[in-house]
Amino acid sequence: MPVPINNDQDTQQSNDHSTYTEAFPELEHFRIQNIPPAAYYIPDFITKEEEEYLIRKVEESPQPKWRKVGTGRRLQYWGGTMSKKGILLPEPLPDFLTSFPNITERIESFLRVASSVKGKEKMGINQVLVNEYQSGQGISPHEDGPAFHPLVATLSLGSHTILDLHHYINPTSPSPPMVSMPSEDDEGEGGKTIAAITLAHLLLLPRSLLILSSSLYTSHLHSISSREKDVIISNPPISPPQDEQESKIEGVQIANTELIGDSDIIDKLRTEGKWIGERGTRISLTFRRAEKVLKGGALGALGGALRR
Ligand SMILES: O=C(O)CCC(=O)C(=O)O
Ligand SMILES: [Fe+2]
Repeated sequence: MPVPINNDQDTQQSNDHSTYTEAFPELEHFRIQNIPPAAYYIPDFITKEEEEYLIRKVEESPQPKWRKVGTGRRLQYWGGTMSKKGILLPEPLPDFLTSFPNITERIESFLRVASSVKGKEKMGINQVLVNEYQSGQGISPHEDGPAFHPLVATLSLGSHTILDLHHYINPTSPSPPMVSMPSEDDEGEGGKTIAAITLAHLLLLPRSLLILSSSLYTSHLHSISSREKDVIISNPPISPPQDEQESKIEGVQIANTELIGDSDIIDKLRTEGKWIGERGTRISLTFRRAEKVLKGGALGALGGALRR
């Protein structure tokens, strides 16, 4: 690819979702089936050159831009940080996200369709969260929370990973085993009791875009296990040769196999029944819109503080 951008059909759009998906069959094509609504996985959303450029820009960022969380993962916030009350203290997004390679606009085109935003209106991405994971690092189960519009897009760079989706315990069904996640960092993640049952695993390859929306955003959790390698098994599993029967294959089945678009992985799953991927350093960029933005930007906050 990269995936074509829709621009000339905007005027025809109504607020009816079916009209949108007809006008943009490519989006419906990328929807991950058999999980709650809605997740879209778009392979090769950017080119290798764009990926290398973005990795370089992120890695070149000045030291003060980085924050380290408890488990060693590093973060950057572009577009401003959130106040304790969930209000964005805005700053302009940097050129490498808006001008070249103009990733934000490309993502806006997709999100506009996914969210059924009317006409030429944009979702209005105003914050980009960067996560850098070394091999063996992950992120504990969490929600991204109500301060953001329930539609986020995550671009993966550098290495694959597996994102796990979880659901909360349904109070009307028998209680499954529970785990309590320790609080990990200042992102507000962790500290919640979740069902120990994972809903789905998604393989995220470098250069892919994952969109999470609706109930997957508002009432589910997501996490990445701290692992150095991932084992994926085919669905349905291929029975291992007789001499391997004893050693049970450990691994996960993924919900987005049909959309992976990587022939090596698909071949391995078909012929050997599993694919093993060593994780390298992965950078993810999560594009989102904080609903409440402080007027006048961060300088406004300073002015407010001075006036008090
Ligand atoms: O790295 C990812 O794909 C997910 C990051 C994430 O969930 C977060 O920072 O809230
Ligand atoms: Fe998250």
